[in-house]
Amino acid sequence: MRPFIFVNLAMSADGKISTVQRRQVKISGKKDFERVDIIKADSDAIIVGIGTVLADNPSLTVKSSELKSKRIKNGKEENPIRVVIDSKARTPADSDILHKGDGQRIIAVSKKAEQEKIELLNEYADIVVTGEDKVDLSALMEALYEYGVRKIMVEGGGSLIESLFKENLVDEIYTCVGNVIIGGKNAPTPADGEGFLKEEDFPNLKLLDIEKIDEGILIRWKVVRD
Ligand SMILES: NC(=O)c1ccc[n+]([C@@H]2O[C@H](COP(=O)([O-])OP(=O)(O)OC[C@H]3O[C@@H](n4cnc5c(N)ncnc54)[C@H](O)[C@@H]3O)[C@@H](O)[C@H]2O)c1
Ligand SMILES: Nc1nc(=O)c(N)c(NC[C@H](O)[C@H](O)[C@H](O)COP(=O)(O)O)[nH]1
Repeated sequence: MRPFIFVNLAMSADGKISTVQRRQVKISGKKDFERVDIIKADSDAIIVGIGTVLADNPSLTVKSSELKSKRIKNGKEENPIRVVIDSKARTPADSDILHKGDGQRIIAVSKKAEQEKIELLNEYADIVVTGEDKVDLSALMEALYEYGVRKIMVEGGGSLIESLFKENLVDEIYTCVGNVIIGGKNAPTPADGEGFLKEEDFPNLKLLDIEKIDEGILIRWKVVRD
């Protein structure tokens, strides 16, 4: 068994999720950021890849005080569990994700991670070791389910999203198409990595709904399984 997993991302009108320098850029408008806060607050865990942590230094905290007030655990406002997919334990010890806001952190590493780096990060996060070279995403999701996690929001980035699709671990994907052009042949896209080579392997999506949001659109799909 595994949790329900949805991907939420913002993509420029030309299909990029950040610049070629991988600098974090605002693609969402005000309303979409508010929407993201709501779905974040409604998730048990939020997952990002190490590439996103190194590029954006996100805290992944719930921003709205009203939403936070509904997430009280042991008398404290708890954020969703923040999970970093980080094979070699490269998460910087001073990352916002480890220090901003209350709530559990989990860093999933592979067997390639150095013990010394694991011990350092274990000061701030629970460490899960799974996978030989890369993190074994299926095993991690099963472990999170055993731990009581039922709904996971994946924030990105492109390599992680592609892997999750490859492992058939995505149930829904929500894409906010923002009113900016980023350009750049090698700028990151929503699903990077090696990609799918054969049409019959393309994940098939059923359109749930589409709505205007800010000066862009929000498209919500469900992954269709045969
Ligand atoms: N616009 C958005 O909504 C949004 C959201 C998040 C990130 N981003 C952007 O995405 C970029 C980061 O994406 P990225 O592709 O460089 O990194 P990523 O965040 O997708 O992390 C991928 C890394 O995770 C590690 N990893 C370990 N096990 C893995 C596995 N099984 N599968 C895949 N990765 C595994 C590897 O080191 C891999 O390089 C940044 O530029 C960031 O700004 C944009
Ligand atoms: N929804 C969304 N719209 C964007 O325009 C954009 N650039 C991101 N990018 C995701 C980024 O990697 C971080 O998840 C957020 O920036 C949250 O970071 P904080 O929790 O506020 O520190 N995400």
